[in-house]
Amino acid sequence: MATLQEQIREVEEEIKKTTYNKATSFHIGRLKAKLAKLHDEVEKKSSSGGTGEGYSVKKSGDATVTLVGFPSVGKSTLLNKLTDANSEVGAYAFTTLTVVPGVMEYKGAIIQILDVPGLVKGAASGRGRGKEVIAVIRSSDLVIFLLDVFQPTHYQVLMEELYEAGIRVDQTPPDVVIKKVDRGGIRINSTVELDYLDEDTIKSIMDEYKIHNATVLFRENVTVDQFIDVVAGNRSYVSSMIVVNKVDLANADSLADNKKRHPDAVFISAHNSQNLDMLRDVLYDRLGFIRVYMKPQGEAADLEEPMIVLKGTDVGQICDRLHKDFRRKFRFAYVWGKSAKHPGQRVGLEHKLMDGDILSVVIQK
Ligand SMILES: Nc1nc2c(ncn2[C@@H]2O[C@H](COP(=O)(O)OP(=O)(O)OP(=O)(O)O)[C@@H](O)[C@H]2O)c(=O)[nH]1
Ligand SMILES: [K+]
Ligand SMILES: [Mg+2]
Repeated sequence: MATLQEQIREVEEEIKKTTYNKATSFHIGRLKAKLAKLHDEVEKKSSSGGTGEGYSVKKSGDATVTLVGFPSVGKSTLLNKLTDANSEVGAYAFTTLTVVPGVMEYKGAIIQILDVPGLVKGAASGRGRGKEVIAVIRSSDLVIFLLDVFQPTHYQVLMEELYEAGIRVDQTPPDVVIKKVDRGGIRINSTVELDYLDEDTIKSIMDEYKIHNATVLFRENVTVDQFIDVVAGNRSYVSSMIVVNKVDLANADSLADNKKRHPDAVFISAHNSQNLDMLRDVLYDRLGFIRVYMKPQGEAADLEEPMIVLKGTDVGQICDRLHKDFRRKFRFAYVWGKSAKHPGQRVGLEHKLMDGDILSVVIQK
């Protein structure tokens, strides 16, 4: 029996060999689905093997950010500068062996920042502390890719490792809904023109995941890879930003090279505290906080102290923050503001809130 890695190489070869055209598109779709499944298997194996010990960090604050980078790029040095934490710094790789949390308060938001061990090539299949680090990334809201100014190409490696582990960076979850049913085969509905998928391709991908009876609703013109993500169903979506560290050591050439590769990056020296104000600012904006004002039933809204939450937060997530039983006891909610179709609209748990909304949650007594 071929190992998972051998099977992966085989399928990759076959995808490369197959010329893309209308007649082969469903075949390629199936191969890509097969490949995605193999990667998932590798990931599953690596997260259940090894020491089996996951890191346990309790999420806290209004958002969780993880510092991701190769060993010794300066993650711990940066954590210590941005937060109250005191993470060990050393001139040797893998100084940090566990998760070290810190808290940064900025413009009224409480941001949890996590320092983790360095990531290296092969992390997704369990190399180094890869599997534990990836689990931490999966549950964060944003990752800071921290690059050494002399290693700008490490960015690509980090992105590939995260992709293989099923983490989608700076993508929104595709707007496609699959509902499994008992019979009737695969029924496809779409509100948009599909440029990358035809019926045969859709069916062959679902067949690979052993889904034979379902309705599929497309509300977005997704690619084959995005559709596989929906069918696989276990992807995590996080946003990111790039920070280039150790600029105090760089010469003009290496700075120019970095700026060309990563035009949106923030350039800092963690060691010399250079440009950290800019970093805090960009990080805050990138997280995209909104304010939601709570109105207890039968009382006036509290317009003094809004809840600070991330853009895209829904009513259910607010309930979770209010009380551990609120989601279970939830009946409905009323919302006023930008997200409401009309003032006092009655909404459910999935309703997404917008900046400045007023929310009143009604629960079972
Ligand atoms: N010149 C310079 N050195 C830095 C800077 N930031 C960190 N260093 C040095 O780089 C080395 C590694 O720093 P760490 O903070 O331990 O790096 P790390 O990414 O946490 O490393 P691991 O935990 O081993 O993955 C230390 O010797 C730091 O003093 C910087 O901005 N400029
Ligand atoms: K180090
Ligand atoms: Mg460290």
